[in-house]
Amino acid sequence: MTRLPFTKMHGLGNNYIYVDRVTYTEPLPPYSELAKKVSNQNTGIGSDGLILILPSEVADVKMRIFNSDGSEAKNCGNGLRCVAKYAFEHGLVKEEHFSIETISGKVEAKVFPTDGGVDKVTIDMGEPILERERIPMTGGKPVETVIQETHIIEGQAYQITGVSMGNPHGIFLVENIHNIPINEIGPKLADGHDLFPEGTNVGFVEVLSDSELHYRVWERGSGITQACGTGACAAVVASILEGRLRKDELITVHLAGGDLQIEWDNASNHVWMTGAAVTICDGIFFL
Ligand SMILES: N[C@@H](CCC[C@H](N)C(=O)O)C(=O)O
Repeated sequence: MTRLPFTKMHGLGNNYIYVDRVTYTEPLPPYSELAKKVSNQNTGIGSDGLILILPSEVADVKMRIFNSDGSEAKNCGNGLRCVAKYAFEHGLVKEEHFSIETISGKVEAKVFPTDGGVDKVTIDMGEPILERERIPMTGGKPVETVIQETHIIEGQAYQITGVSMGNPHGIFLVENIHNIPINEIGPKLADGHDLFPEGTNVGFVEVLSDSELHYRVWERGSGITQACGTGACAAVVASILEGRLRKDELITVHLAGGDLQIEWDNASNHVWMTGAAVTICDGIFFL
């Protein structure tokens, strides 16, 4: 029997099982299979998925993320903050400012240590990807942006804005976020809809003021989660593209699990995300 050391962490309730592959190098089953096993609420540990912290040749550490259904995603905002906390607290990096490789590219992390460890992390999430073919979305011209495009879903017309933060997001700006049948629309678009050939995370946004919005999400590969970091970034970008918010403003995004601070910087065109990262427990999983 393999004894797999793990750490369970969350960013605003978006929880993953973290495995430190810099330190623990024993062979493991395929990560996709392992993700399904550890995520299972009844026979596993229970989580939104699995995150591996690996050595990198181009950055200080590397993150790979698998959703609870075993599918691999190219990026994860809440995961990046937790990886940054873990890497700093476990001595995988020595500086407070360091880089993390993801499948979608390299990002910069800054941790804010206190006596009790790292509670808050800022990630430079890079530039949002807005061209239709790179999100990826079908229909229309490959290089155009997809802003407030009307689509009929479940017999009802919705306006959708497409944004990739390394992973795809279909964002809907709505008047009242509490009236949205997220359980019905989410799964229809997330996997197997023609509009998103690789599936998508489905986000609903209610803009509350010039500096605040409310965001709910159905995540591809995991369903409803308490928070989605890349999704919160995409929600701010979509709200700016739709003329409801402005660049260079610090926006508070309210999610079911808490708040994130997001800013789309005009000069660099990068999106910055700041928020909490929390360790729940360490343990051994019997494989
Ligand atoms: N919860 C994440 C995103 C995880 C991956 C996503 N479900 C996908 O398939 O793209 C976040 O905090 O960004």
